[in-house]
Amino acid sequence: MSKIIRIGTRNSELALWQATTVQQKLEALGHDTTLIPIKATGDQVLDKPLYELGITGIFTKTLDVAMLKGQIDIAVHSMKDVPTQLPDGIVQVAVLERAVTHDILVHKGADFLESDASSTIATGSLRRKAQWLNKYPHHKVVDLRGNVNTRLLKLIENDWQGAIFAKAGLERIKLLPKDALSLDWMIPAPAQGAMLVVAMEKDGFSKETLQKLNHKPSEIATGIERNFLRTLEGGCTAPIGALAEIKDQTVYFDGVVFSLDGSQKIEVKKSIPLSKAQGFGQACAKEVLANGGDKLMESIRNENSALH
Ligand SMILES: NCc1[nH]cc(CCC(=O)O)c1CC(=O)O
Repeated sequence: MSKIIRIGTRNSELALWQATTVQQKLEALGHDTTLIPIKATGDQVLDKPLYELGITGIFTKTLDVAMLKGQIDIAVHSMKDVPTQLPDGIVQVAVLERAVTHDILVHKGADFLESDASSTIATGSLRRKAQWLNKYPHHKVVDLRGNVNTRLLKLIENDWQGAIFAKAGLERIKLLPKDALSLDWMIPAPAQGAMLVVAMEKDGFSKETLQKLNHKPSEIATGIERNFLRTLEGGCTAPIGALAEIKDQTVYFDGVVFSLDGSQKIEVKKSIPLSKAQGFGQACAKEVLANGGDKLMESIRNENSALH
């Protein structure tokens, strides 16, 4: 008798779509599986901005606990929500082929972008807020929390001009409006658009099985972005963006740290042959730190802790 692989997931529509995708791929390989949806802390507290909750891994912790207790074999995550440091005993076993990486603006008419009048954009992400204010300093950015469906509803209910989302998330649950504006100038979150599967380090069966779903170029690109993030010690609450793209055996990297108000920006943009990409994310982060990023990170940490 073959083993049934228990797949842990959050129970938002997006998380369920992602877990079902992994489930279908495993079933196609001949494995028996079952989905185990679990409500995560990040989904329960909706009245506070994410960065005020002060918990890293707020979307992943509940699944980590279930796995450590032996209730699930693997967990499927949006990779950008996963802290760069996994809990002891839990390891990365597959990065699925990455979808589109960029953010989009869902809006009620994009004319306001040409106007000097003050407009209001909603996002719960410090990274999106800082980059928006950097480009549109006369706008106001308000906090927006909840899963993707909730956030779309709140946009409809409020008199904001728009809200920012990962294009991949809206596409997956088929809620991407036709006129959504691609924000290709905005640097995405490290690992945005990628799905990560984790398992217990001691679980040889799951590790071997999931290895077959791993997409090497996506693993390398997201690995570089996450090493950049880890080296900057951003956790999930600093305005840090990173994107690594692999083309013709070359890695093209763009990484950035902003001040919380978006007025300051330290960016590193460079490429390296794929064969030499080991340690590249870390090296790029060190360049940012040396160019004033260390002071900027320090002031972000101070401002953040003043909020708690
Ligand atoms: N923080 C929530 C979250 N985590 C992953 C996605 C979208 C899918 C992805 O980027 O992989 C989203 C929604 C969003 O940012 O709009």
